[in-house]
Amino acid sequence: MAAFLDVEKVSKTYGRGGGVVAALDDLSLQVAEGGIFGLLGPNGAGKSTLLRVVLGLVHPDKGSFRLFGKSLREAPGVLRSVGGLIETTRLYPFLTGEETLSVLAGYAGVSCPGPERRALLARVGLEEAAGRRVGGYSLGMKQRLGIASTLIGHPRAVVLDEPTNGMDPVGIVEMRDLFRDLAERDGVTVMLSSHMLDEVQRVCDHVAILHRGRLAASGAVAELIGGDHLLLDIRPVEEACRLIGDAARPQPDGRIKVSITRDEAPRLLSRLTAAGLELYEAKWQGRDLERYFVGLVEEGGDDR
Ligand SMILES: Nc1ncnc2c1ncn2[C@@H]1O[C@H](COP(=O)(O)OP(=O)(O)OP(=O)(O)O)[C@@H](O)[C@H]1O
Repeated sequence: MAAFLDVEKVSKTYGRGGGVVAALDDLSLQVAEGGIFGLLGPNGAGKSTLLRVVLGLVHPDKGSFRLFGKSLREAPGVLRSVGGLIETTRLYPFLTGEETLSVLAGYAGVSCPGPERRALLARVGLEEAAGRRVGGYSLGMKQRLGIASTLIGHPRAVVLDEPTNGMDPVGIVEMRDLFRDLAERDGVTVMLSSHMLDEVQRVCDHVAILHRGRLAASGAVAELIGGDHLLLDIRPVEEACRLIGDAARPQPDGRIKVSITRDEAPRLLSRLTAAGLELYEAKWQGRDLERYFVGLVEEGGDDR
C-alpha cells in the first residue's frame, strides 16, 4: 500500500538577501496511510510550511512529494482526496454554518446535500449552531466549522494545522474523539500539527518532530516515549541496589530508579520482598513526549 505522504528532500526558503529563512531544509518524511500522525515542533520549525506544501499551496524550491503514491504534476486530482485546514479558515461572517459548507462544497465542485451538511455539522458539535451566522461564532466554533469543511467530499485523508487552536478543554476532548473516530471508523488518515504535546501524545499513533525545518525525530509515539522506569521506595536502599544490580539508579530522594521492562517487574519485586526488603511503593514513570521534545530543542538550541 502506498504511503499517504512521501516527502523527499524538500527545501523551501522565504525571503531574499540577508533575510533568508530556510523554513524546510532538505526534509524527508513518510506518513503511512491510516491512523493519526502528529507534527510537532517549536514556533517557526516549519510545520505550517510543510502542510502548505502538502496541500499544493506552497511550491517547494527543491525536492518532491507524493500523495497516495502520486505527484501533483502527474495527478493533480489526488488533492481532491485530501481535506485541508490551514490556520483559521476564511469564513464569510454573513453566512450560516450550513450555508458555509454549501458554498465551500460548491468551490470544490463536490455535492454536499442538506442532510450531509447537517451530519457534518453534528459531527463537530455544531448542530444547534447550524442556522446561525458564522460572524457570531467563537474562535473554537469557527475551528469546528473548518474541520467539518475538510470532510466535504469524503476525503481519504485530512491535513489540519493546529486544529484545536482556540478551543476550550471540552472542545479539545471532543475533537480528539472525532479524530480517533475518523481514523478508526471511517479509515481517514489524519495528519495534524500541534503545539500541545500532551494532545499529540494522547491522540496520535505516529509523530514527527520538526526543528529548524529538519526532521529531529519521528516514529511511533509508543517508541518515542519508550524507556520507562520503575521507581521504587524500598528499604534498605543499599541492599536493594545490590540485589537489583546495574539496572538500579539511587535517586536523591531515597528512591531507586530501575531500568527494566514491564515483563521483568513482577519477578524482580517478588525477589526483593522474598529477600526480606520492605517495599513501600513501586510505580512506573514514563518518559513523556514533552520531556523528550524539550530535550531535543535544548540539545539543538533554537536561535532563529
Ligand atoms: N510567507 C512567509 N514569508 C516569510 N517567511 C515565512 C513565511 N511563512 C513562514 N515563514 C518563516 O518560515 C519559518 C517556518 O514557519 P512555519 O510557519 O512553517 O513554522 P511553524 O512550525 O508552523 O511555526 P508556528 O508553530 O509558529 O506556526 C519561520 O521562520 C517563519 O517566520
